[in-house]
Amino acid sequence: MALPSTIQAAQAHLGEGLPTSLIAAASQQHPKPINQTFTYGTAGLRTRADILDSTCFRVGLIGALRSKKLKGKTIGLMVTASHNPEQDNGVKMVDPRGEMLEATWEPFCTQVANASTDEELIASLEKIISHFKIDLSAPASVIVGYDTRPSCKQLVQAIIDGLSALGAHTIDAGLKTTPQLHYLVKCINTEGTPESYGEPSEQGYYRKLAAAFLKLVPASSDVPPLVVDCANGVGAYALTNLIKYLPEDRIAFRPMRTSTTTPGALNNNCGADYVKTNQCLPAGFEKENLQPGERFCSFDGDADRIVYYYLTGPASSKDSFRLLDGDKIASLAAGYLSELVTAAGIELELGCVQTAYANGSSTKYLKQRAPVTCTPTGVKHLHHAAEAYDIGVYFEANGHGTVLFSPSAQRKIKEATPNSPAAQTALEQLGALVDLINQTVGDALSDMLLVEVILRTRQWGPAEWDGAYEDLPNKILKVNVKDRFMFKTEDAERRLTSPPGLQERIDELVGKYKDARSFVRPSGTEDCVRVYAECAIASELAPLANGVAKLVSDYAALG
Ligand SMILES: CC(=O)N[C@H]1[C@@H](OP(=O)(O)O)O[C@H](CO)[C@@H](O)[C@@H]1O
Ligand SMILES: [Mg+2]
Repeated sequence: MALPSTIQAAQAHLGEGLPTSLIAAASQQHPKPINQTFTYGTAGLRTRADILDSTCFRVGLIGALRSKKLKGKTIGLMVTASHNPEQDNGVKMVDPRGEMLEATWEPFCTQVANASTDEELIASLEKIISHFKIDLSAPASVIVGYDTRPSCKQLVQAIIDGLSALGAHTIDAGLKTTPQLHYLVKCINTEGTPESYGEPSEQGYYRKLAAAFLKLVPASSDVPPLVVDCANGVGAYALTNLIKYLPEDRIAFRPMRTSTTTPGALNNNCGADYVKTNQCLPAGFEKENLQPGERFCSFDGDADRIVYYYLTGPASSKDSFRLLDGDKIASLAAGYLSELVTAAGIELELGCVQTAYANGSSTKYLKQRAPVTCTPTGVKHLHHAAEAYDIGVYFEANGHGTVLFSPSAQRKIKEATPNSPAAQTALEQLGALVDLINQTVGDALSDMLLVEVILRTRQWGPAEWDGAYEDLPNKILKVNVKDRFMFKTEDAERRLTSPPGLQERIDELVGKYKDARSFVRPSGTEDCVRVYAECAIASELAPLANGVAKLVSDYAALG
């Protein structure tokens, strides 16, 4: 396997119990900061990097146990804080099929991270072992990847110390995007089986994506380069490598914001989150030679999200900016895939999965074409719901998403007998798309190539794509409250059940505006409550959003 380095090839087979003195001795090197509490949430464990050392060491211990529980299947640990500022960091666990950690483990991770003494730490590990009936003599294998943050090196060392204390076989994947690590985990666990997901190496990842893309897109000289804002993060490194596998006459790129070693540059006034939140170009872009109609996209800090955008006029005018977010990508992908399935002459149910943050216009557009499911925020919910369809298209509005082809859909695509040359072409294209799309998790690079394939096939520019539907004006506000957990929701977070009475007040306010919708939920990643609002008339948006935010503050003060 061509992975960078294997830190400890020898498997230490543990006997009956935990090596408690070894763990305690290693733990002394990674003391937990006092008065800090950690939570394993939607994005794993994420906070300021300077207080994360003990947490990373402990996640190493848990990673080893998770792998032992799964009889030595390789699990992944990714060190990143995605779109957060550079001084933050975090760690996420990846399960053997390349998916997020099984949710039942999350509270145990939180407990281990918060144990305040070595005795408590050992006790919390023992709890995991007995709860999940883990055989400690089973082998353990863990692959660790990290993004470009300066704090990663030290935090990865802490993880490795945790893994070593439990004798886990440790693979250092090096600098990786989050989706590359998910890809590697799935490849390692399926290597040599009929379900093999690909070559378990970074080069294998580029080769798989590039080979699929080249099958789908003919040579063309008149498509302008795609301008890519890499958020000054690991996406810059990955894009530079991917480009080596894609001849310029098939697709050309203009990578921007690629300063991965400039202090403070990561995600600073650029990247997918900045562009989506502010609905404007990355800072400084307007000084570049940008043309109306040119295609732009932005990755986030760990390259698992992407948004597109374009200009309808001069870059200096804010009114020229048009966003093509996750909802627009979902609509583009769902439309194209449905047509291919019809052309291929096979029966497959395509469905879409969104969250409450999806623009109402996108939901209306999709519902006219396919079944649509709404789930709570967080990719694990969307991913799970998408598995219910033969082809499940899932995207969060912020650009995190992918397309899943069920095992039976993949079989049908492979084994169908085409009844016409057009059906044969459609089947071949579907087969290539199965390879082009990273089905383990949302992937900025893979999603970017998918969008490019569709635009090229349809001979569309961004304006034609944008023409599918018109977004309703919308806004997300953050409200800081004393206790965000007093806000409880139901119906996929679309309605509040607590504090009592607040939902009725919101309904009353929403009723005053045309085609309006608003909902309130506590953030899973930040200490705030989020207010979403949309309505048909742009000038009514601020009064609606601010009105709901005011209600939230008032009720929070009462509680
Ligand atoms: C409105 C919004 O964009 N929320 C984001 C954000 O979650 P919150 O629970 O809203 O903080 O971070 C999540 C993890 O990255 C992402 O899945 C989600 O879409
Ligand atoms: Mg991310």
